[in-house]
Amino acid sequence: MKIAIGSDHTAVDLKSEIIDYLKSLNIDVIDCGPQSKERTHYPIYAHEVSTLVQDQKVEYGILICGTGVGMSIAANKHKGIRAVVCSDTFSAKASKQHNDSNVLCFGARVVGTELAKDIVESFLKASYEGGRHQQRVDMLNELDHSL
Ligand SMILES: O=C[C@H](O)[C@H](O)[C@H](O)COP(=O)(O)O
Repeated sequence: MKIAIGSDHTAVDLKSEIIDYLKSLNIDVIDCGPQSKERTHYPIYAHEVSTLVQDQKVEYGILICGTGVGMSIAANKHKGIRAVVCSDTFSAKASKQHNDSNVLCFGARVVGTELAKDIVESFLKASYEGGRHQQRVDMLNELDHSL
């Protein structure tokens, strides 16, 4: 599995810890930056990661800012991206099972390192269930092309 990850200045340390965690699971990681804690802008990294997911260069994206909110707003502007902000493991798992989420966002000012790792694990272990959810995901995809 391959994952692209990005953050803003608020989450450079947490990004490094999540990269180490992903590598410990033998997951290939593309680090889209930033590498320094100089103040920057989350849409830059949301765009880089979302594009890699759209182009199927990676299976999933992970985006971390102060809250995860700005990252998710930016990522969801990309066709085919279903980005979710999760501060709990249940939502991370359910977002994959029901919404076929492909980008996970969370906030370095909201969750600690260990909870962040659990959120990532719940997201990665869960599978999309299809079935009754497919019509709804199809409707999301239609919105991508009609708005
Ligand atoms: O949704 C936005 C993110 O949480 C940003 O990380 C946050 O707005 C950055 O704030 P500041 O520029 O005050 O560090």
